[in-house]
Amino acid sequence: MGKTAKKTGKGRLDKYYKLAKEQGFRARSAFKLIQLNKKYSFLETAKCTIDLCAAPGGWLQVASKYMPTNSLIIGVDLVPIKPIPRVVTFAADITTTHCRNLLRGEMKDWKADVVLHDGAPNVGTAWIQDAFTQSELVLMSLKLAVEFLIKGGTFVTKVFRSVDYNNLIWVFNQLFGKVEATKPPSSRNVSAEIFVVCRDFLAPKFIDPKFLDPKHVFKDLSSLTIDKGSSANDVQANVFHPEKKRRHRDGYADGDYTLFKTVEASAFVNSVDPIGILGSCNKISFESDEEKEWLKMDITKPEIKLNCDDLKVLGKGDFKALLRWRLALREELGLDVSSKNTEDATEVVEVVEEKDEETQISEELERLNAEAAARTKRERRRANEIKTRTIQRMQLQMTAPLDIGLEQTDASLNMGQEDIFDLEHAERSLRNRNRLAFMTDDDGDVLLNDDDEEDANAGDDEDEEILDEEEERQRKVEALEAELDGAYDAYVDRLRERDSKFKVKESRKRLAQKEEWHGVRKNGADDSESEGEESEGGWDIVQKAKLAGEDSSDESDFDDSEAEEDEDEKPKSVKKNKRSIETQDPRDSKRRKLLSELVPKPANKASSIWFQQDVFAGVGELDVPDDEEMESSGEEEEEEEEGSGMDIDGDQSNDDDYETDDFEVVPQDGSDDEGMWDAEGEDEDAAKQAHIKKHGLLTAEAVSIAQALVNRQTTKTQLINDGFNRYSLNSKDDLPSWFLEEESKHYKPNIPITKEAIAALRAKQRALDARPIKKIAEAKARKKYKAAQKFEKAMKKAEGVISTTDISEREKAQQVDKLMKKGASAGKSAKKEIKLVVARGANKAVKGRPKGVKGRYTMVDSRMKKELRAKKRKEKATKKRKH
Ligand SMILES: C[S@@+](CC[C@H](N)C(=O)[O-])C[C@H]1O[C@@H](n2cnc3c(N)ncnc32)[C@H](O)[C@@H]1O
Repeated sequence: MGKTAKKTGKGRLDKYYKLAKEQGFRARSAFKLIQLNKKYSFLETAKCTIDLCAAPGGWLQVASKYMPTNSLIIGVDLVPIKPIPRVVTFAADITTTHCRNLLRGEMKDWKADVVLHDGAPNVGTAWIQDAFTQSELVLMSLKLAVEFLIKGGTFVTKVFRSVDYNNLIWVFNQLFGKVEATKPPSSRNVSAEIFVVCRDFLAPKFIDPKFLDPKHVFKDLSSLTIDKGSSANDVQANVFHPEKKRRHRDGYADGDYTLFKTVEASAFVNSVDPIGILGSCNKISFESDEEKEWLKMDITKPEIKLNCDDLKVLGKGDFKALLRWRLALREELGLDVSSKNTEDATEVVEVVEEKDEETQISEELERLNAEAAARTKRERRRANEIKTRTIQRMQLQMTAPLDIGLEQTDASLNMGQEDIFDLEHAERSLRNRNRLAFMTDDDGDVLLNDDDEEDANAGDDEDEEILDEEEERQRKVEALEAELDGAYDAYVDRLRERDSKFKVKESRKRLAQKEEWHGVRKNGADDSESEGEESEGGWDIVQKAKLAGEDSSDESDFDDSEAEEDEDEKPKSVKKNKRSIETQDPRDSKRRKLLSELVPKPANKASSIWFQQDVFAGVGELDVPDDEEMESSGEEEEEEEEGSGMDIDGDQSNDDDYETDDFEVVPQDGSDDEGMWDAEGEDEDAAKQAHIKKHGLLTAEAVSIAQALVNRQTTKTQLINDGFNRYSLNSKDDLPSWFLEEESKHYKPNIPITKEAIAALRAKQRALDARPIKKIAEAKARKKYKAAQKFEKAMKKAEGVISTTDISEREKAQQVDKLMKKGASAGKSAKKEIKLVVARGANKAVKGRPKGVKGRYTMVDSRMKKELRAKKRKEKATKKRKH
């Protein structure tokens, strides 16, 4: 369990996590029950509560805290629950009859006032499956609840907002007087969980098993209705009474995530929702003869066929290509009547007048001019549309102002008018950004500038334009693309809502863009000042403009964000294994590098001096530290290890699993985030210094240099001189980031490593490995402390004895002697000799002292021990109940 896990989990260590830790709750989920109980007050009056799926026991702790003292609390979970005072727990699967029998055994003929269920199964696999098994688990818990609940009792359950949600609520409503779904504040918004509090259990005499059968509840709700004729106490399912049907919902049907969907090419071509098909299917197949013919057509390029084979791997660009292909094919097939086809179909009668050559030329010129003007207008309008769309998105706070410039770039690229590597273009794009930055009115609403308004007005009369075939197709493609953009935006929005981390990522990305952008502006200014540097500066502007936008083409724009999405779409367990400092922010990677290379590169004078200081700092660390030093460093490391996000079982993967269900186990040993280096918050130098201070500079290179210094093989001056090299005076400011990145990877100072250095490091490592573990050290210290305390106590008692006047001096001396012996022996507790006796017949006769055993004895028969304990527990429980 390393820092990685801790780091990943850190974002989740919210106020409830801390509160849980402070208040000694085993899981932050304890607050969910506290908040639910605050709202509905079911615990204070409950005499018996059953908690299904209770591990590690957060809810049980809450129940034990809020329920009356002599109440019965039973907790069940697949995994054993560490003992909690006043709580009976056992390990069982709540879906089994074994569990039911165990509960029955504990409950006898009692009824529970409250049944709780916070179960979360199989977390970590596909969500849709989780949701389903979660719903099943809910139904299983309901099954137990209806068996054990008292009339008027309360059932609290966690439900996922899945397609089964309404069915479950419907079933609850048949069995309880009041059913309310609520999300306590401590339940994370990103979590799909919701808690349903079902009060006033109706306790019907007969419940149709179909109500508790997942097959019926989730698949065929229409067959489940209350028999109106039956008594109020009967809940019965009438088959095929279509009282309530499962509502059709948008989104994916159950199992869609796992099914491989193939759609026929003809269905895709003829569909009115081609984008929907692309989004929901895995493959477009060409099976029929007609479809096979399509494959032979010129418009069906090999990449189209390739794209059709696996839709799930395609990017936006590929989807667009498929949509374009579909349109072209439809036109070929005559499904879309293009202007060309109309022309073909309509008999055109042209009355041709005789014209002289000059008139013909001037008419031709006029026509060409009109066409050119119309084209320019269209282009302007299109650019305007894109801009308006972006502005709308800005107003909805869906994008940052920077994006406008980028979309402009996209638009211009689409038109094929400008080249991204063109300096003029870069400057124009900068101007666009500057201009757009001022386009807000006093209220902060985004305004169009004059040009835009003009364009917008000009657009009015464009309906009359007659588009040629190519343009018409273009428009269709654009409409589809716009739809695709819209669908994509909606998807991003959904993602954003679902994952709060996404927002953080996005804002980081924007920040990085802004920083690059400032760099661009600065360079732009420099550029205008120094003519001589123009070409280089210009290149830089273009590069930085590209970097600022990260991607200048439409497609790459999508692909990048897609990559990020893919990241988001990965199962959380995979994501969590990544360090959170591994972000898009280039500064983070820099920091990582700085940390990973304890000996920094002497890239310039300043850093070479730093390098020397580090080396000298390392000299002091050369000796293997003494025990005390070692212990403290060991403890520090241990703390760090312990602070690295653990769960109750010390199993991070388990913790992670819980996390996906908005469930987090709180470590109970007081360890915290100490020792964690927060790469995001600290500045580089501070981070470096802190790291050096903490870990020392015991890299092999550092030790070699230090040894060379100590053995006088080199001098300080020599070392400093070595620090200067051809890279020392390089100014990083003017270099493109890709270059710096490459350089940092491949240029490394080659500092010779000596055998002695390696030996010293190994020795240190061995010493570290041999150090006692923290717990042993602590136990020893505790023992010492207790002995000292006992001795002090004995001294005090001895003083008391001496000052007593009632007893003789001899008696005093005897008592003092006894006390001192006792005090001195404290901490040296002689190990009691354990004598093992195989008590014959003990297996048969459990009761009483086994034959031939004198004095104090302990039974070590584990089976018998358990049985005895269980017996005692039962006796205790019965006693309590009788009270
Ligand atoms: C979110 S945790 C419960 C946390 C608990 N309420 C608390 O506050 O500590 C979900 C638990 O459901 C348990 N669980 C899942 N499926 C189960 C099943 N079929 N039977 C019993 N327990 C189950 C898991 O072992 C897990 O401990």
